[in-house]
Amino acid sequence: MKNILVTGAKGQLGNALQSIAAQYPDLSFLYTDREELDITDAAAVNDFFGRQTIDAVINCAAYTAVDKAEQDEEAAFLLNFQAPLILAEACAGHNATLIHVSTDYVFDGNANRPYQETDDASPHGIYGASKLRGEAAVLGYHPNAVVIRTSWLYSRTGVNFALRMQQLMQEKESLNVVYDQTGTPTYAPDLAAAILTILQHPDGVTGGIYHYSNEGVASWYDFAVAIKALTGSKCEINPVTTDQYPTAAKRPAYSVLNKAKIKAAFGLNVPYWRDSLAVCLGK
Ligand SMILES: NC(=O)C1=CN([C@@H]2O[C@H](COP(=O)(O)OP(=O)(O)OC[C@H]3O[C@@H](n4cnc5c(N)ncnc54)[C@H](OP(=O)(O)O)[C@@H]3O)[C@@H](O)[C@H]2O)C=CC1
Ligand SMILES: Cc1cn([C@H]2C[C@H](O)[C@@H](COP(=O)(O)OP(=O)(O)O[C@H]3O[C@@H](C)C(=O)[C@@H](O)[C@H]3O)O2)c(=O)[nH]c1=O
Repeated sequence: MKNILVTGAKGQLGNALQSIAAQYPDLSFLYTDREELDITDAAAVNDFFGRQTIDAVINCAAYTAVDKAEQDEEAAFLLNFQAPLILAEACAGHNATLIHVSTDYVFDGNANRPYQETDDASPHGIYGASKLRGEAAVLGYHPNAVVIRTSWLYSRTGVNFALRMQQLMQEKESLNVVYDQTGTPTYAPDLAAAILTILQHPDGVTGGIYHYSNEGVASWYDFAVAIKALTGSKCEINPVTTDQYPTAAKRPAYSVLNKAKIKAAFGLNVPYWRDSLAVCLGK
């Protein structure tokens, strides 16, 4: 039986892990969020590792408010850089596997083909910059850690674009949504299942960066239109450019991730984004 510590367990990915955990009877989970284990507190983390046997950590805790981060740099770096460093050091010291989650927003979005793990990262905003620094800290302190970059996470819980769209579609007659930012929506339970498959892989895990999203490509406008179709909403969705929908943080215009490495390493089957959206919406 492997003991897995999940940090940030009340967030979107943490909830997704909890929702599928029963399908993995060989894994035993310790779910913690800020109240039980504040991962920015090195003493608390070390104390936790001293009291429990931890075989692996899935770090789901993060500062994820992309626009707010522009005004809140210190808090973003504390949670997205310093805290993962603390976890990496503790995991390395206790011989525990670390799965750390990062983002497509580490890229500037100037590519015209899906991003590979070896491509240069050059984030536009504070959120992406803090996550990129966190990746380097994790791999610097724990070279066997697995850093999974994912994109456009959504689920039935938490704060995400899909839930926001459903709410706005009920409140408004029309919505403007950008069509010139392209990426791939990722259903959080699909990512959660991929993480647990990796942890159970018979050959063990080889450290490094891996890309995981659902299959396919969409703009935020495409994503919104798909949600509208599946929910039967009558709200009008207008395609607009990024200039017409200004935000505090600049997002990558293109952030599709190439998943060849993670699929080959762990034999993953990755669902197509429209299929997972239908599952999420119960269709
Ligand atoms: N959401 C997305 O679209 C994407 C997310 N990612 C990455 O995926 C990972 C999971 O994201 P997601 O599940 O959406 O994140 P959420 O923001 O939903 O969850 C993060 C959780 O961490 C908790 N937390 C905050 N501070 C601490 C702390 N000091 N110690 C312990 N826990 C803390 C939060 O609590 P509280 O709510 O109280 O702050 C929250 O429960 C993150 O690394 C994120 O960067 C990557 C791509 C897309
Ligand atoms: C709500 C809304 C957003 N948008 C635009 C704004 C932005 O360019 C894009 C996405 O909007 P959001 O702010 O909801 O999503 P955002 O917070 O940018 O989502 C990101 O979160 C972080 C945590 C990640 O790691 C990324 O992978 C990505 O999922 O859609 C519209 O065009 N119309 C709208 O009504």
